[in-house]
Amino acid sequence: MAIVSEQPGGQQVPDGGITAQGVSRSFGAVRAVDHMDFHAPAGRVTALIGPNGAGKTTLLLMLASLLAPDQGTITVGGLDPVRNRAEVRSRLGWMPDTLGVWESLTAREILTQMARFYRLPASGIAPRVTDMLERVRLADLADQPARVLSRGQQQRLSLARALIHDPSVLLLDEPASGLDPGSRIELRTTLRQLAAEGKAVVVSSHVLSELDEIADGAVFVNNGRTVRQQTTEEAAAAGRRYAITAADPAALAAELARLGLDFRREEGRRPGVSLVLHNELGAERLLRDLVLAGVGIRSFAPAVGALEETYMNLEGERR
Ligand SMILES: Nc1ncnc2c1ncn2[C@@H]1O[C@H](COP(=O)(O)OP(=O)(O)OP(=O)(O)O)[C@@H](O)[C@H]1O
Repeated sequence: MAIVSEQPGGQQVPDGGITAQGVSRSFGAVRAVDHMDFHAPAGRVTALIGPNGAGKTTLLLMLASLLAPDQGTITVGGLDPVRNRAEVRSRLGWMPDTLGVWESLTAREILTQMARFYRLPASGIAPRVTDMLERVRLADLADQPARVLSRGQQQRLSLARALIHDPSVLLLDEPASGLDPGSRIELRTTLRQLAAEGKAVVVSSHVLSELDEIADGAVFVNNGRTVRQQTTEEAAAAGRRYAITAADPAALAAELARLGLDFRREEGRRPGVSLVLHNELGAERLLRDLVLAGVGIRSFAPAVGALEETYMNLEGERR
C-alpha cells in the first residue's frame, strides 16, 4: 500500500486509486461521517471495517459521488468529482448492498441499460453484456426477470452491473452478504483478479475473517471517524494471538511459564492457553520447543485473523 498513516489526519498522496481527506456528512443532527480520511490505492483490495452505524455506507456513497460531502475532498485517480463529474463517474463502479430497482427487467436488459448509461459504443454493448453474464455465471439466467434471481445470483448481477464499463475503482458495500460459502470463495477470487488488473477495490464488510483472505490493507472506522489505516503486513507485524491446546493443559502452562512467556488461560469447550506471538518464526520456534519438552500439543493456530486482531485491540483501546 503506497500510503499508510497510523493515525487519522496523516498526509496522503493520491495515486491512481481513490482518496478522501477530511470528509464529513450529516443527516439532520446525526453526524454520520466526521472528518474521515481514506485511501485505497490502485492494484490493491482495501477493506473498510467498522461496527454498525460507523459511517461505512455514507462514506462509500460519497466516494461513489452519489452523495455530496458537507466538507472535505475526494479524488478519483487524482480527479475532483465535482469538476470532472462525467470522467470520474466513468472510472467508478458501485455495488450497493442490495440490487435495488429494475427488478422487472432481465439481467441482460439491466446490463444493457447500464452500458448505454455509461455511453459504451453501441456495437460493443451486446458482446460486453454477454461477457459479463458469463463472468458472473448468469448466462443461463440472462433472460429471466431479476426478481426471480436468488440473493446470491442478484449479488453476482450487481457485481456485473458495477463492472460493465470496466471502471478503475470498484466500491462494494457488503458484497458477500447472502452468498453461500462457494460463492464467497468465488467472489474473493474475482476481487483479487480485479486488483491484479490494476483496479482499486474497496470492500466494506463486518465479516472480518472473509476480508482477511482478500484485503491488502484496511481502514478502520467508528463513530464517523477513521480510527486506523494499516496494511496487512503491518497488521501481521503487530503480532497475533495464538491459541494452544494440549493433552495435559497443566504441563503446557508449566512449560510456557518455564520459557518465561506471558500467556492467558482459556476456558470453554477446548480449554488451553493463548498468547501473542510476534511473527510466524516465533510460532514455529515455540511449537518446536513445546514438542521437544514432551508437551502433547493438540492444536496450535492463530486464534483470530489479523484484521480481527486489530479490530479487537481498537475495541479494547476504547474501553
Ligand atoms: N439518509 C439518512 N438519514 C438519516 N440518518 C442516516 C442516513 N444515512 C445514514 N444515517 C445515519 O448515519 C450513521 C451512519 O450510517 P451508515 O449507514 O453510514 O453506517 P454503516 O457503517 O454503513 O452501518 P451498517 O454496518 O449498519 O450498514 C447512522 O447513525 C445512520 O443512522
